[in-house]
Amino acid sequence: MRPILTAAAMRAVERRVIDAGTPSLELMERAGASAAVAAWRFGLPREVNILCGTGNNGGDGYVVARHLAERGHDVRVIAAAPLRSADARAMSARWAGPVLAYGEAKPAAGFIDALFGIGLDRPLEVGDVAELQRLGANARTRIAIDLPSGVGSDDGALFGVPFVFDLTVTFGANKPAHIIEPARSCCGRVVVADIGLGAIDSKTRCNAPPRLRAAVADVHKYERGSVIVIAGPAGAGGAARLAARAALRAGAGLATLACQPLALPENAARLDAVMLRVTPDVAALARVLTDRRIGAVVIGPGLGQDAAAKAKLAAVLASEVATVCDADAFTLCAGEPEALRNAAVLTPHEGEFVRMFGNLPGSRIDRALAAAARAGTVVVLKGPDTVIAAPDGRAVVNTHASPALATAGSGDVLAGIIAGLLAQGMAPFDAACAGVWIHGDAGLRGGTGLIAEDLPELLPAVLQGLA
Ligand SMILES: NC(=O)C1=CN([C@@H]2O[C@H](COP(=O)(O)OP(=O)(O)OC[C@H]3O[C@@H](n4cnc5c(N)ncnc54)[C@H](O)[C@@H]3O)[C@@H](O)[C@H]2O)[C@@H](O)CC1
Ligand SMILES: [K+]
Repeated sequence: MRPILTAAAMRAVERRVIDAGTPSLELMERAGASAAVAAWRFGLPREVNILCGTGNNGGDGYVVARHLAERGHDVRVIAAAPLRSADARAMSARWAGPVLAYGEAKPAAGFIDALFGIGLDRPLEVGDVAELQRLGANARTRIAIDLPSGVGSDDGALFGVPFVFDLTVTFGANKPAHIIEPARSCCGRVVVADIGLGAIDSKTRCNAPPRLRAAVADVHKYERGSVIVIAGPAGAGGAARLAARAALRAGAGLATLACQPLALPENAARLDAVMLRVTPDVAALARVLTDRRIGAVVIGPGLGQDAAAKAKLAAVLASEVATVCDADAFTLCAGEPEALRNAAVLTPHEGEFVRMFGNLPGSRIDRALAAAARAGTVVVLKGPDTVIAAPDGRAVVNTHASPALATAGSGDVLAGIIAGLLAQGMAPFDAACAGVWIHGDAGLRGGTGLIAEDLPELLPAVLQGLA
């Protein structure tokens, strides 16, 4: 999985490489040269304006200018002044082409933004926004060096970005702003250029296609894992049924819906491969959960929010079985996430997350990590940029997904997929990362018009694509 680095972590990597003998000017040269190649490959128009800031991002811009001019582009630098970085001053001295002040350059078809990178720590000033707007708003191709000026590198917040870029060329590793919203949507295509920083370690990474265990020829259904989904009252079983079907499709050998007697007719009429188990009371449910062949439980989808639901949740959490909590489980434990400490994975969306953990500070990554540490369990903060966080400080961000997944029941399917993987023996963090990727891939395959019922049916193609 590709690393994601905060600005501080990026500076630490850079410092290590410089201390090991590579001059910072050489790193800037490599950064600018690789950005120029990426821009050229992208089909940058011949006439280009490059807006250069006063720090090292601006320094990169002067290198880009020189390399593009060598490739035959007609380049003008528009310079913020005075240059505050020694490396940027050195690179500006090597640029022999035109340098204009704000307001002097005519807009051109190509625009490169080298105003601010990871150093931006406050909103853009009015004059900077105006010049970005004047030169970039109507350019045909807009390219950002490292980051679009005006995005917060660590939290993906917007500090006045005036438009969306076509391409962002970054160095060594992605920054959170390339991955998390709303900044991600301003970056356009993101290219990570290798500037010789060596292997980069990070506890925060981008999600990747999971490696699943190959099927064994003589496996028994129980060895493929058994999942129980706890259903709610009669008339509200759809969410639990979706989760159970998804668990089966994700490879569990068995999936069973545990329901009250009154909900039996409804569920029996709608289920075939998924089995039904009537649990008249909490004691009966607790007995079912002592079956050692059960590998995972899903509780929350369509569970309800009454005393009976609360008692079921307590019984599940008191059992030894790996549990995925979703939906109503969070309402039942609003403000007290410690109550879910025995769960394996929590899958809240933004609203449920806030109900559970309150308004935590920082980026989505920071918030998911703080929540995982507090709850002592894996937290999946769902969204277009789902964050999977573990109590030990690991975080994975998934962008392999489709807006089509924002549909009723989609989260129930995700909970079922993760339970299906847990039941097959995956560790909670791995099952959550894999489940989110698989769910995202199904969403991409389904596309426009997708409804939650389609998702389990798309899983065979997703899983076969991973084999
Ligand atoms: N870290 C690395 O490994 C490398 C970094 N390089 C470049 O260096 C950049 C970082 O350079 P800097 O640290 O000089 O930072 P920037 O060039 O991003 O910003 C310059 C300075 O502007 C000031 N500033 C912040 N927000 C402002 C605002 N809204 N209005 C006015 N001034 C503001 C800050 O003092 C900041 O340090 C990276 O984004 C990248 O482009 C590359 O040259 C090569 C390698
Ligand atoms: K920039």
